[in-house]
Amino acid sequence: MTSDLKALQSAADTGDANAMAKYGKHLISESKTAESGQKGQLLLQKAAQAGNGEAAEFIAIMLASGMAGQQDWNMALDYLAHAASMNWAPAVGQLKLFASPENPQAFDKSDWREVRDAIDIEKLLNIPERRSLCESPRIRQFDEFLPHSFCDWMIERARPRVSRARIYDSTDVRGKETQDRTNSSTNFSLMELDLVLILIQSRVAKLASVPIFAMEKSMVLHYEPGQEFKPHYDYLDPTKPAQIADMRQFGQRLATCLIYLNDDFDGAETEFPKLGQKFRCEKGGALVFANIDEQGQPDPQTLHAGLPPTRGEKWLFSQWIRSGPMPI
Ligand SMILES: O=C(O)CCC(=O)C(=O)O
Ligand SMILES: [Fe+2]
Repeated sequence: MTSDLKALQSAADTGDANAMAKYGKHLISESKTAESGQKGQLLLQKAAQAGNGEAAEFIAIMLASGMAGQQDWNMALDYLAHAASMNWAPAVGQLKLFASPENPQAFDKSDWREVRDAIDIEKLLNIPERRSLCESPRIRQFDEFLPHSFCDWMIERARPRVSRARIYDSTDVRGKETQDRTNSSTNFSLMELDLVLILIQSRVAKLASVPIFAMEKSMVLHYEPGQEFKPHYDYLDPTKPAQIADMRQFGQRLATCLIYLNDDFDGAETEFPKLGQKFRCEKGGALVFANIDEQGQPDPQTLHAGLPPTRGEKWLFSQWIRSGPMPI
């Protein structure tokens, strides 16, 4: 244990609410045993009771994601309102977004209970009708999949974090910078999740008819003019030993969901060179494609690329979907 962590642990032992929240989150995200996970949850409960907003928000995240049992959005939103009532800024922002996705800035209720009660979670979890763009491979489009305010929220969360994207081949955990992928990207670890991200993942899980645990770490991609993601496959290659091991543990990458977070750019379509087709969505629209064929085999026709913008920058939410449970 590092000295910083020891100091955090002893401060938590003395009942310091901030230290209990931070150490509780640490125990949950690092926990290798059920005991340390439970200890983490207990610390978070105590910290939330003592008025710590960060702890209450993290409990909300655990409840909404189902990380610590059944997914329970209603209880999660109660905890989020509790976090907001303690002036925890991220919770305030999220609560307004959920209560008034069309216009969160203009939403001026300040009683958090009232704001929470204005949230229609069933509506937020509902997904729009799909349109079929191609049958083999299966490519679908969902217009207005996300409200614009959710897109803006994700761009602002990703903006300070994006860095040059890397290519991973499962033998190399750090990945490599290559000319095949010149755009930037970021992903969100368990400690960095929020309810907006979990809502997006829940909606993607719903459209693919899989549990939320089939979601890999969500990514946000950023392309400046000229930057691109050259033709590639998202499926894991069952002839590569390292990828076989990955597949045995977490399952195949069944499908990919790309949500266009903005649309004020030219070019930058998602291209399928073997089909001779390219697609892009309006802001908030989702493009979803299966990486495997009807027999469950990797489908070489799914070769695809992120073309470079010729004007403006492109922001994209990219969600790879597995067939087996993924730790989130
Ligand atoms: O930017 C795009 O349109 C493609 C992104 C992509 O292929 C991916 O995230 O796997
Ligand atoms: Fe891809």
